[in-house]
Amino acid sequence: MTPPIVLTVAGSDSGAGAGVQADLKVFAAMRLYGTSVITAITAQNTRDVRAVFPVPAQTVTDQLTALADDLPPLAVKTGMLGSTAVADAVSGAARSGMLPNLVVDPVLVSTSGRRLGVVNAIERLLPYAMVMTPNRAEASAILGWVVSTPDDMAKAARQLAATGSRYVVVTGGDADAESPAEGAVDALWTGATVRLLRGPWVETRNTHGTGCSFSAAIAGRLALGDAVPEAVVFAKRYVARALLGAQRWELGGGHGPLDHHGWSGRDGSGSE
Ligand SMILES: Nc1ncnc2c1ncn2[C@@H]1O[C@H](COP(=O)(O)OP(=O)(O)OP(=O)(O)O)[C@@H](O)[C@H]1O
Ligand SMILES: Cc1ncc(COP(=O)(O)O)c(N)n1
Repeated sequence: MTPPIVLTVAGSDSGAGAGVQADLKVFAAMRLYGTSVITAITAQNTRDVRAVFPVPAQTVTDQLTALADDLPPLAVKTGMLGSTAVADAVSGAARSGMLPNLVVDPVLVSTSGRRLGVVNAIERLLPYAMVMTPNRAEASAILGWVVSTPDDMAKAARQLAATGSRYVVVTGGDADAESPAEGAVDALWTGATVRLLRGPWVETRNTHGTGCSFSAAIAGRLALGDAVPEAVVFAKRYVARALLGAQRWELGGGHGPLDHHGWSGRDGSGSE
């Protein structure tokens, strides 16, 4: 069967734990046909981001139109946008209908602490988002107050709907967190109500790319026809399993990548 097309619009991570490389691994693991528009090139490994080379906005537009003309996606995720000029190019494509089922991961700072984006660039894209997936720090930066507890996350998810995104998931992962008693909690605004999604907490330093993989898996499931709440539940399960698989991996000296191997079924069960 011809696989559905799903597109990532994101930055390149030379260490391949996050960014476009992580997204394409997720799509391949889900047996989808992944395409990519590169917004920036980073020189990075598990320890740090050493340099960021922005891609010119026109080159981003050229990549988007090349795909729209020949390989149109059923769903799209955005990650690192880098500059407001690139964000404008991407929101222009969204406005003209080239980015259906849009998942916006508002990447602002890497796990290793480097700034990768700015709030006012991301805000240009949110009116076109089907779902946005900020972590607590990103939600705090967009809203201007500190989002910390599950109650805060629920309140933030509701407030972030004012940006124009139809659904909102505020994620509760944090590379430096102690194993939280309540597990891994995410808050999902469905347009009518907030649902707290709880999963088991995986104790590991290998958390590089959790947010990228989460938003890519949501886009992947939207391309397969899921509604957003089902896609989000699947993505949470995908990341938990990918964290567990790589729990004891020793790749690099910093926050290592996730395990995308061993997914033989689209349902994430590992079987057909
Ligand atoms: N240690 C963990 N154990 C279980 N689930 C986790 C863990 N860390 C993150 N998650 C889950 O991973 C998903 C992505 O959330 P997270 O908050 O890590 O994104 P993020 O901070 O944007 O990631 P990144 O730092 O890679 O950009 C969420 O469903 C979250 O609950
Ligand atoms: C190109 C690129 N995109 C996104 C991230 C965020 O991922 P993380 O927070 O896991 O570092 C990153 N480090 N690099």
